[in-house]
Amino acid sequence: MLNEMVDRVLEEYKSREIEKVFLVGCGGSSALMYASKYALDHEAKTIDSDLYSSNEFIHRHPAKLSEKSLVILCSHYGKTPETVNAACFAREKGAMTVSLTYDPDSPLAEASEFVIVYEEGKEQPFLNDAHAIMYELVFGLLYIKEGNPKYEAIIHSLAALRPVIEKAREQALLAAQTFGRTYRDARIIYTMGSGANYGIAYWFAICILMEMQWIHSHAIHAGEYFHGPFEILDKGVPIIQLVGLDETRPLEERSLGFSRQYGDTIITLDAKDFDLSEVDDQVKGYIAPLVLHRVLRVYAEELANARNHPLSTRRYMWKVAY
Ligand SMILES: N[C@@H]1[C@@H](O)[C@H](O)[C@@H](COP(=O)(O)O)O[C@@H]1O
Repeated sequence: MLNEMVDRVLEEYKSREIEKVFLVGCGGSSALMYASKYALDHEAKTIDSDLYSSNEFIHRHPAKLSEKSLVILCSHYGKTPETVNAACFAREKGAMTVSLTYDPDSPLAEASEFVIVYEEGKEQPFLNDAHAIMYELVFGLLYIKEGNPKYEAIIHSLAALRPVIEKAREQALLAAQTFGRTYRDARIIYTMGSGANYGIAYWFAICILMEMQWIHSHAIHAGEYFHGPFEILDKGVPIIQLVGLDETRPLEERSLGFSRQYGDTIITLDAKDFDLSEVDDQVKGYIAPLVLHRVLRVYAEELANARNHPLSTRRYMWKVAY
């Protein structure tokens, strides 16, 4: 069963004219929206969409932002000022604002017309996970406005995902421990992906490696790899290559093939290696990044353990003015 706040938003869609969707957030909260942007690009026939870092959304001031816009925002703690301000800005323009947050009493919840409180933890239904709610909102919109046929398949697949993810995490544990031991002293680790996966590569690079582990990183787009970044490839340069199941898989296979030819520290996470038999074939490409995200979280935990550098360590974030 869908979260009752998601139901309320889907109901509201019916009476609103929506021409454009803006996906707005910062850092990890932005990264978790990339797969939804991919889905909108691939599926939407009439509805336009864009993804913005919160402050850029305000300063760039898109001319199309209007009462015919849907602005979906996300902030885990609901306190990131840029995202709270973006919600206020969108409301001033008459847009429908829907915010995802973990904290129902946060400033973001206060600033938004609709608030959806997500839940974390393996005892919670996966339908209430933030990544899942993003797909419920986006496919719900595509279903209501354009009769998109994949809505039911997405909901059923998300509802079945918790055990799929737990199994994938268990399956990945040994490889993640080896990763932690092998790369505990690495000064740089790149990530790479494309399509629906790119946001996960971006999240791991900026939130896990840079923010939480203080390891240099960059999320390389698998298509862009051959237009600059591949010149850094050498023996001993670690690259985490994500390989998904969406239409851009050939891009990821190409970068993986090249990296394996000239490099020797390529860590491959291929969604095909996990059991997704409970996921509807039509939406496997959209679901793969959600599984890879949770698997990568195990890699993050094992790296943090091996380095004795807890994922909660910060030197500037929430500590100094910025
Ligand atoms: N990894 C994220 C960061 O990227 C983000 O800046 C911060 C605040 O984000 P939020 O707005 O989601 O509360 O939280 C996490 O630490």
